[in-house]
Amino acid sequence: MATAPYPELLAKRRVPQGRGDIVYPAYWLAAAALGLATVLGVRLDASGAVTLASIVFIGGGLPHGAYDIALLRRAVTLDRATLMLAVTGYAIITLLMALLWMIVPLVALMLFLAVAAVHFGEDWQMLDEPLLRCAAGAAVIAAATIGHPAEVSTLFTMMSDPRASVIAQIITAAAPVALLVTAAGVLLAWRDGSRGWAAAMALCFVLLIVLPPVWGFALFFVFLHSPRHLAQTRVALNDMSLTRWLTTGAALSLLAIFGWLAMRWLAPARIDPPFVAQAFQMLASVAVPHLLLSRWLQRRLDRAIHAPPIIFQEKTACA
Ligand SMILES: CC1=C(/C=C/C(C)=C/C=C/C(C)=C/C=O)C(C)(C)CCC1
Ligand SMILES: [Fe+2]
Repeated sequence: MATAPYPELLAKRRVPQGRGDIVYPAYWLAAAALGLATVLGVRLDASGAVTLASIVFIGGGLPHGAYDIALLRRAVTLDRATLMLAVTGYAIITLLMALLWMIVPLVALMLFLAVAAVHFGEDWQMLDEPLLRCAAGAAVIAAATIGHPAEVSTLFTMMSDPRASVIAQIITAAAPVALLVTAAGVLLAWRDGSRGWAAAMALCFVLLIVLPPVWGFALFFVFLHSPRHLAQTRVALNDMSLTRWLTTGAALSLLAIFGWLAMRWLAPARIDPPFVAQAFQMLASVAVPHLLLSRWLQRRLDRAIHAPPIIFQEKTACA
């Protein structure tokens, strides 16, 4: 019988069973509903349906970033001045990203896509290999793009300028590799016990290819990415009352929306992209500080939990 050469080494490399395996029944219901709608020939790509999908991803996904500052306060003891500094820094990064959309939208789009690949890769905490996590994060964008290259190209162009269609072409060309590597990630996640997440993401990639891109994204963002993040946040902020939890989520999401509208209103050149394009631009503006903070917090958390044994050392999404 063949035995592993260094069993103790292999045992050390295995991640804890089921790490990051958070999927709620609502996801399966939403996936089934969207699948059924497609089979029944419902026009999910009609302009009203795309606007609805944008409202769904903003309403259902935006609040998961609302607890970033509360999490920061929980992770480190901050005096009033340092807290103000952190809040100001968060606001300035958001503002800079919003300005980038108005001044150099092509750069903003590239930054947004790169940030998203890293950030969505953080959902794959069950994978030890940073490149695998990054590929899995990028595969969300790749799947939507390879499934609907023309629609994604149009969306990117609406968000930035006609040159953005080249970005869509590059993503389409790289998509098979990203998806193939991610298939290996799904299998590893399954093998290591995160079966709910592996199965849910496998189906989500198929739906990202099949569904109109904004619906595919809304499904992933609202029913997988955001609930996973919220569940972990709720544990960290377990002493926050439900009322405070809900008002924080609603108030900061509304602040982001009204902040965006105010920026657009104040902007000297008033070229207003369609609703769906602005919804993505606004999301991108808050996503950058959200990524920076969540990575920093995740590193601290990993360090605290996994410090002594080498096996669970510091984990980053793509670095
Ligand atoms: C614009 C656009 C896409 C990309 C969306 C991205 C990249 C979203 C990132 C959101 C983040 C980072 C949220 C943080 O919590 C898709 C899916 C290809 C579909 C076509 C239009
Ligand atoms: Fe997020």
